[in-house]
Amino acid sequence: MMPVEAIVLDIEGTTTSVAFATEVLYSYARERLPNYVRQHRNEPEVAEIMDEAREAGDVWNDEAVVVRMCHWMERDQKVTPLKALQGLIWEEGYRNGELVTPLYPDVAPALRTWHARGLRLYIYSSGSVHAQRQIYGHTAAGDLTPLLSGYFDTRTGPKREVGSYRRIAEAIGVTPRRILFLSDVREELDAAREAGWQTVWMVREGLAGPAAAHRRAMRFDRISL
Ligand SMILES: CSCCC(=O)C(=O)COP(=O)(O)O
Ligand SMILES: [Mg+2]
Repeated sequence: MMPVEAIVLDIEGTTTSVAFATEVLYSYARERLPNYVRQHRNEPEVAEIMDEAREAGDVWNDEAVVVRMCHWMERDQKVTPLKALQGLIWEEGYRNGELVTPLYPDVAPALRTWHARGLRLYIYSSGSVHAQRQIYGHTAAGDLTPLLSGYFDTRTGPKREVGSYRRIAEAIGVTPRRILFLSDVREELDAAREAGWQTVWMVREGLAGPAAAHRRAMRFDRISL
């Protein structure tokens, strides 16, 4: 195994539980989305998201866009404009203290250790970069954004496509075999592996299918670098 220079982390199922995503973050956004759009519709950022969602959803007015977004949320479809809007809605919750990210207990200590060892740490999530900054800026272990060197979302490409991992490697300027990707989703790991990255399959609940080509770990402090 080549020594690792950079670690790229998924969020949901890797650094935070799936339950936090579905029961807290997604519910928070679902309850507020129609009102949020009504109140912020004229702001350029929201107007751009609405245009993008209209195109992605193949619908023609705001009401239909909101319905389509709720439909995507129910199915947890990682549609880029929806993820962008969720990030804006969560920002309000993080700012007013309603939301705090409960990371798995091994995550913050491991990020601090890896950072102190000189490893560069990045996030690659379907959640928007804006959402990622909120999520790591307001954790129960404090603001962890100073430990992070950069963020990538689906604007770089879908997480199950090899091209996305090639683009990230190029953007961070690290040789693929010196990058380690941590995720709970096998198809994402397969794509990263195809791009030449090292991979560890995070099996937080201890459940996983066949081992395939990926090392597995239940906690970050069990990962050898
Ligand atoms: C903790 S959920 C917030 C991030 C998000 O919106 C999302 O869809 C998570 O996807 P990931 O790629 O991090 O599994
Ligand atoms: Mg995940």
